Amino acid sequence: MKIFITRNLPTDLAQLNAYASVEVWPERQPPPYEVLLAKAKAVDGLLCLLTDKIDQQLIANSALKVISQMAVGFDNIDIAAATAQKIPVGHTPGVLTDATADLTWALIMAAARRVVEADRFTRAGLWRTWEPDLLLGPNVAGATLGIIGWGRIGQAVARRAQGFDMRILYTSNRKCQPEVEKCYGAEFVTLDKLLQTSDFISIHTPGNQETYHLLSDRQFALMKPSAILINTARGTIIDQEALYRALSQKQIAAAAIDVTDPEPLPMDSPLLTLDNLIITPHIGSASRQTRAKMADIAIANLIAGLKGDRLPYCVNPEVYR
Ligand SMILES: O=CC(=O)O
Repeated sequence: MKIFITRNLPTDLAQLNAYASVEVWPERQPPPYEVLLAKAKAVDGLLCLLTDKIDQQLIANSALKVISQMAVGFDNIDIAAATAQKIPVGHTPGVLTDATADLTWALIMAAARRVVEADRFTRAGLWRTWEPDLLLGPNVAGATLGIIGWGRIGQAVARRAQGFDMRILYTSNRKCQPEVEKCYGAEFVTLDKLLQTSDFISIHTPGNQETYHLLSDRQFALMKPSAILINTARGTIIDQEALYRALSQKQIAAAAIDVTDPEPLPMDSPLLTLDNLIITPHIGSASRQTRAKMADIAIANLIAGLKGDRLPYCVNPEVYR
């Protein structure tokens, strides 16, 4: 058996040697598509990242028995094509919930209290004295937090918000059980109501056709001028041109995004000129412990696939029917 791993992983790969000969792409940049295409024809198992485009062409021409992605999201993979070929696709849910919720909170606090702007101000030598109105922002405690997407990460963000005595609104494809709502003190509302009412709006839905540009001009127009928008989910969920208009015209107060479309943003993107926008380089799951656990789950999925066993975390269990 042969395996191709598309980047160096933060874990020991020795356990894999018992099952297959392992090739690891050694560079910091992802393998070019042509390399992926060629490898997919030649190996049994592929361990990939969200930067790798695993499309219909690649899957249909491959000899793969398993595709194991080291991420919870899988919008870079054509799942329908993999299912049609009976190739199980693995992902790494659960282990990155807390790390992503923590980064969401880092961004909520940083955007509200203008931490990045304040650091720039200090380094530019502009700090002359304590001033009553220097770098003011809104209170986080007691504010209303609107969560778009009520899965594991959205709920972990809500759990943290309880410590800040926030009113919690959520919107999702469906209303959850009353016990769960009660546990978080959360209230189900429509997306429009959430946008109109929230002081902080945080996105926690998967990136797919249904959520593509979920937030565009109409939705920004519904938000309060004081609203702060956070996105640690997928860049495609926000129409970035509309985001630029909303931030530059102060239609909303600020935003903090860990994900963009594309990633990275081109250096001439107008978004990079805005003082009221914080951008981090897709580091939601970037705690050392979390990344190690993600790599371990990705390897466990890969080994199960090579052995013909059911993947512990399978995106397309239909392949087993
Ligand atoms: O964005 C990160 C992931 O999907 O794991």
